[in-house]
Amino acid sequence: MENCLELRRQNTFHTREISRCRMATSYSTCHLYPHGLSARAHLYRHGNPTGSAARYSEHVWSPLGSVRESSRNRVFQSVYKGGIILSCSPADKFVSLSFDEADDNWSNKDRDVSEHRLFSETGPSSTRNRESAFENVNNFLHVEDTPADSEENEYRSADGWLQFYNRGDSGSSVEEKSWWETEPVEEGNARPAALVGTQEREKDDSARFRIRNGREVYGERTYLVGIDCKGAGKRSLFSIKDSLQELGQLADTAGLVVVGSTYQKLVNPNPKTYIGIGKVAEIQAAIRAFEVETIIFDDELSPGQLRNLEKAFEGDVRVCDRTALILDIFNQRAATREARLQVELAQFEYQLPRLTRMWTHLERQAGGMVKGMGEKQIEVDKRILRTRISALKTQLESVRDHRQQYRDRRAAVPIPVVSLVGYTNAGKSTFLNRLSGANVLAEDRLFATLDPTTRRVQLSNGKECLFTDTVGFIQKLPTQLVAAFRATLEEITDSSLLVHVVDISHPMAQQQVSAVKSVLADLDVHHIPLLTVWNKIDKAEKPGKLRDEAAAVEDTICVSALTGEGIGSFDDAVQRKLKDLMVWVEVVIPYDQGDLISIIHRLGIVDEEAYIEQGTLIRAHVPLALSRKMSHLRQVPM
Ligand SMILES: Nc1nc2c(ncn2[C@@H]2O[C@H](COP(=O)(O)OP(=O)(O)OP(=O)(O)O)[C@@H](O)[C@H]2O)c(=O)[nH]1
Ligand SMILES: [Mg+2]
Repeated sequence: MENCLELRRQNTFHTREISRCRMATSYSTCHLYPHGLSARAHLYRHGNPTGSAARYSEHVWSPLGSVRESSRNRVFQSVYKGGIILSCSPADKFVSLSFDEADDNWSNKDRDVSEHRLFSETGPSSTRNRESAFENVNNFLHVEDTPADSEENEYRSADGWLQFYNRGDSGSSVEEKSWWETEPVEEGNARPAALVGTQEREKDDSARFRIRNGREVYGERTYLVGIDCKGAGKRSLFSIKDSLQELGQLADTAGLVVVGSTYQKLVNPNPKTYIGIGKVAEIQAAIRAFEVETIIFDDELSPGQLRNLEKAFEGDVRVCDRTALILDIFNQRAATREARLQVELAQFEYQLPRLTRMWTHLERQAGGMVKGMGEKQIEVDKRILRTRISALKTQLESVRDHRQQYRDRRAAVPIPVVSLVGYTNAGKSTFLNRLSGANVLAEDRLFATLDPTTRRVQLSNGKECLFTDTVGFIQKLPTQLVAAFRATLEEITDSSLLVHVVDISHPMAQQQVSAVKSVLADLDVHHIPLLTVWNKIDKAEKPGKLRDEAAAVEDTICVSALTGEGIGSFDDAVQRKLKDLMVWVEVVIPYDQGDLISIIHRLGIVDEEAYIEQGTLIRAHVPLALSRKMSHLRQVPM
């Protein structure tokens, strides 16, 4: 690949800690590993010379040009303070590109690679250009091959690797001085105002770290933007304020800190910039006033809108949309291999049409020297993404084969399966825990559950059934996600009974119910009987009124998964529903198949049992699947 630095798979290298490096700033250790197409760096700050390291920030570079989960400014700060060395290892070679403060240029210390020329040509002469040049370096990192697919540590394995460290005082090596001996480097006067602000804020930076999904994330200052669409067919179930509030909850789940929000009333979204030009200017002022680092739009932006908005905000902030945010949360949460593959697939499919944006700035800066380069790179990147997408699909197929085998095994013992479905945060997992005594993660965050968890539950009449907890739904659910999670959602289509769990204490409960119904309609499950559970009755403002309302609606039960209220009525309702689903059979079970009799007792309702010469005569109501299994035993001898 011409003019492009390639990182190839390096199977021998599998370590999380790649380099211990000294930073002139408060960073002291940098762990860097590539993941998929992107490279991920964890910068650690040590509390004391021997003590444990606290995650300071995480930077993700990707050929898509985005730096995620941290403020980009932080990376650039390190550039100003004594230069940066970016190293990478293609196959067995070691190449390092460094930014040299003295001659104000990027250079290649170890060997002459063609990319180096490109950096020199676009080399920074001003502070602003320096930032852009650094972005170019990020954009030149490619993982050509698909990553090593280790079972448990897929995300952590390194296929190629990068090193990123600050040189600090010239001449001293990393080994010679430890981080605590480092003198602060003089700061130049040329730093832009935004960076000064960031520097000042650094004092209370430690307060900006939050624990989310088991990791420490940097709480970026986030601003939310939505539109209230009046156009035909554009009206959403949720009012714009409620939708923005939910977006804020999603942002909080991802670890971001919402500092403000705004919306605009429009007939239709602006095809170029989603919001109007005047609103863009207003948001620019808000960015300065609130020191915003990320802007999130409430709807999925088209690739063109995203590009135009990034241009309008001049790269000062990260622009992202609801879909990217949801995908990011799913990415943080994915725990099993299947969920990780599904999320990665959804993310790549989202990124594919958006690839164009990252190369445009390159052409702009580099002028004639690399004309056409951007175009070429888009093609290369698209090819890489497509290859990765098809590899992921193949891997998913094999994972799904396992799931199918599991389902087949389950079908062999025809226990009725009851699926809990509902809006995210409705209390499905808490409810399952209450019913089964299981310990499924339940927390006050959106999308706590991504993988279906199935537990055996014994009803009060002694009958057994399986309860499955599923991924929660949300309005404006990204289509890529529904497609990627289709196999997981198919668990629902296989069930005997659906239980729709509603957070009845939520002010938007009715809208959430409608959103869930529309996803269920897409899944084509109208033939499966449904029970509705109004959960969190303990929290509702007028529980008495709700109980009366529920009594008047068919198959609706008020419960509290937290206190256990209403669980008895729910149990009765499930028994009733399951009995409705049973069929009446009359069978003679040969004496050598005694285990079948115990299955009938466990799953069905036995009306009569008698011992005759050929075996045990049973008249009972049993689940349809079980009756099918016994069809050959159904004749009653004269
Ligand atoms: N007061 C009250 N809180 C509840 C009740 N049921 C669940 N919660 C709380 O609601 C929050 C969400 O519960 P989860 O069980 O995680 O909800 P979920 O539907 O599984 O959510 P996702 O997995 O994100 O789709 C948790 O903080 C629970 O403690 C209830 O009956 N009463
Ligand atoms: Mg859950």
